Amino acid sequence: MDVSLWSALRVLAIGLGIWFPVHIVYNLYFHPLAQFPGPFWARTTLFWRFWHDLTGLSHWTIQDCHRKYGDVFRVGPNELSFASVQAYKDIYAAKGPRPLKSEFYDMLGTGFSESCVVTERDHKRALQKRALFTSAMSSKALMEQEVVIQRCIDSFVEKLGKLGGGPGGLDLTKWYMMLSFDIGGEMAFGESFGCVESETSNHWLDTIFAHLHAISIMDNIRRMPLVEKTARLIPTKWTTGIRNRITGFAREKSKRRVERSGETVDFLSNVVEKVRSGKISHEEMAAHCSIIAIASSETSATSLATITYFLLRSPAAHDRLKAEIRDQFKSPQEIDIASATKLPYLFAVIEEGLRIVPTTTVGFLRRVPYPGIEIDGHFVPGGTEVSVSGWTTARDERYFHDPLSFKPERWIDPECKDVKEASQPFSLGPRSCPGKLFAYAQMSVELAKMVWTYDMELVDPSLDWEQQVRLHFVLWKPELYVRFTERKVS
Ligand code: HEM
Repeated sequence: MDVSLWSALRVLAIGLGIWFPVHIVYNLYFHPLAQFPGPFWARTTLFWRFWHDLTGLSHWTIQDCHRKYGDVFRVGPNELSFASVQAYKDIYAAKGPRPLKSEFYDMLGTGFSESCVVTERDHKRALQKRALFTSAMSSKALMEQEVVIQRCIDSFVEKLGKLGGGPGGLDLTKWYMMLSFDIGGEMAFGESFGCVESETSNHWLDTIFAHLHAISIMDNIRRMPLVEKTARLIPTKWTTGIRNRITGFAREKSKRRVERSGETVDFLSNVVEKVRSGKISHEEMAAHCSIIAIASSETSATSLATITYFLLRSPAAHDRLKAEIRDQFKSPQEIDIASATKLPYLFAVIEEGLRIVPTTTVGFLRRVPYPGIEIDGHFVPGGTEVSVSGWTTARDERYFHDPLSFKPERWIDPECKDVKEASQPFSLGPRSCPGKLFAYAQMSVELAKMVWTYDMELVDPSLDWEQQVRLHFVLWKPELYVRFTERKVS
């Protein structure tokens, strides 16, 4: 080996040999978060966090740590995980100085030169961007969007019977995703992806999951400046292929949406007007379209898959839901958003599914403003990254009796003492989900039409959903094969 290279490596090794123990001692005893508990390697290095993220099982580990250390522990040298109702309020909905979205959201928006409604971190600018969608996500707009939603759902329900009637059934994990992306495409780009019609997934949809997985890895790397700088030396053509495919596709589709004449009622109607009048750039619109197509689809599809799994594993709940829906409607054509969203037991089933395996299991990262704020009774210094573990909180027996059992009744029984605000599938505060109304509407109509039309059963009753889902920013789900038998209506 070249002598100068050998010397450089020796200097590097000696440097690291000195730096590493100093770094550990500093993080353990002198760091502003030194008084918070946590696993040794989490308090001292970023490796603990990175490793558990890679396994896809970090939600379980974080839950175990909360059991051991209490409602707050150190996930990384400069990061805290909380698991309490009060922490939800203090982090996401505080009245005074409030933590803002952390740099994680820059990664989420990577590839676009403009921020969008989800990735904008500045509070004032974020509110302006949210305002662009207020009317498009109102209950009035929902009624105008209903024709499109119903058309997509009807063709989906028809396919279930046609393709899922045999002994092998149909994989609902895949089919819910295809339906949700078709609806998301209609609402974000003004045109469906045509997945249900063609009975195949779309390449954009497939690419997005690989991209989100990569983002959850990059989110760890961005915390290690040396590794990040080294990673930047890798030629971009090797690292940005997937990202460019996603952004390029969104730019092309949103351009088509602006050029298309005629009235399309979707989430972007207001934004399209502003692009046409030059008040918003094409780039910003593409960023909005891309994220809304994902935010509105993946979440609903994952929620529906979880709800269906638990419903089909709970015969009493399934029977009660069938009775409610079949007594209420004489035909599936009678089922619409207004009537489906009024069914109490259906609502309870959805709420319980959203609680037991929260779709948004990942803790949404926020950065504490300087000089610091109080969170759940603890002073947390400015600059700390914080989040609430939705998985831990929604499955905590201090808040829910028998938390690991699927019990929709808890949501409608007036005697039930459960602390319902410990389940926050849509988050809370000014950056909570603006699509909640739409999500309930879509999920209610889909489930009502399926339950009205078919008797459903799991092809593999031994499937263990909770154990098989993996967390890589979004939940990666196992296949969910369900058999559909059209019910005889006398
Ligand atoms: C079951 C379905 C859904 C769930 C569980 C869900 C959950 C959430 C959660 C937890 C957040 C906050 C994330 C964060 O802090 O980073 C969020 C934000 C958001 N959601 Fe949803 N969502 C769902 C459906 C939808 C739908 C249908 C739409 C579109 C109509 C939508 C649009 C958005 C947008 C634009 C944001 C960003 C808001 C902001 O940052 O100010 N979501 N969602």
